[in-house]
Amino acid sequence: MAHEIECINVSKVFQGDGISTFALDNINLQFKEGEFVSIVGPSGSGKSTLLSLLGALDLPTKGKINYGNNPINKLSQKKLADFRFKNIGFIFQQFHLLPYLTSIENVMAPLFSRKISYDKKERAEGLLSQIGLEDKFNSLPSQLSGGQQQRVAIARALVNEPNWILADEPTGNLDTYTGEIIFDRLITLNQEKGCGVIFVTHDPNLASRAERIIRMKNGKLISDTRSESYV
Ligand SMILES: Nc1ncnc2c1ncn2[C@@H]1O[C@H](COP(=O)(O)OP(=O)(O)OP(=O)(O)O)[C@@H](O)[C@H]1O
Repeated sequence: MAHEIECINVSKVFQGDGISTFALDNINLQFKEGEFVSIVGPSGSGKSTLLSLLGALDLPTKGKINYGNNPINKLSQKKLADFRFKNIGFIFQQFHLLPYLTSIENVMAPLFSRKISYDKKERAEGLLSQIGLEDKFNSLPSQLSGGQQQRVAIARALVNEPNWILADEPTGNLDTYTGEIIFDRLITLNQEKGCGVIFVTHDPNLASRAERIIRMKNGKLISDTRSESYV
C-alpha cells in the first residue's frame, strides 16, 4: 500500500568515546496504512531510535526502510526533508515549541519557505480551534499549560495532513487527566482521518489501548501483538 512502512533487517549502531552501542539489532517490521501502534520497552531498549528511523530523522547503519515500497535510505537530504514534510508529523515529550513564536506561528512553522496551495494562517487557526485553543492563537508557549502546549504541538504535526503521526512519549510530561485528553485526540485522529499513529510510551495502560503493541528489549523486538481492547 502507498503509505505502508517496512523495516528490513534494520540495525543502528552509535559510535562514540571508542564504544559502539547497538541501539537496534536486526529489526523486521511492517506498519500498515492507518495503524494505531504502541512501542514499549525498558529505558535504552531502542524505542526512540526506531521512531527516528521510521520518520527518516536518521538512517539505519544496516538494512533498509521502505515507504510504500520505495527505499528512503537512498534519498538526498533535501528529498528526505520533503519526504518528512509530506508524510510524517512528529510529537515529542518535551513539546519542542519555539519559545518566541505564538501558537499560530508555531503551527505554521513547518510551512516556512514551502510552496503550498492552502492558506497557512487559515489552516493553523482551524487546527487550533478543533483542538480547543481558539482563545490561545496569540499566546506564547510560556503562557500555556503543558497540555495546551502539547495540543499546539499536535496541531503543528498535523498542519500538512501527514499520513503518519510519530509520537515519542506524547503524554510523558503531563498529568494523567491531561494525558488522557491528548491520547483521546490521537485516537480520534486515527479513527476520523485515518492517520496512522505510532507512539512510544512507558505507560502500560496507554500501550494496551493501541490496536498493536510492539515490545522491545536491548535493541531487539521481543513481541508484536494485537490488542483486543482497541476501540
Ligand atoms: N545519538 C546517540 N549517540 C550514542 N548513543 C545513542 C544515541 N542515541 C541513542 N543512543 C543509545 O542507543 C540505545 C537506545 O536508545 P533509545 O533512546 O533508542 O532508547 P529508548 O528505548 O528510547 O530509551 P528511553 O525509554 O530511556 O527513552 C541506548 O543505549 C542509548 O544510549
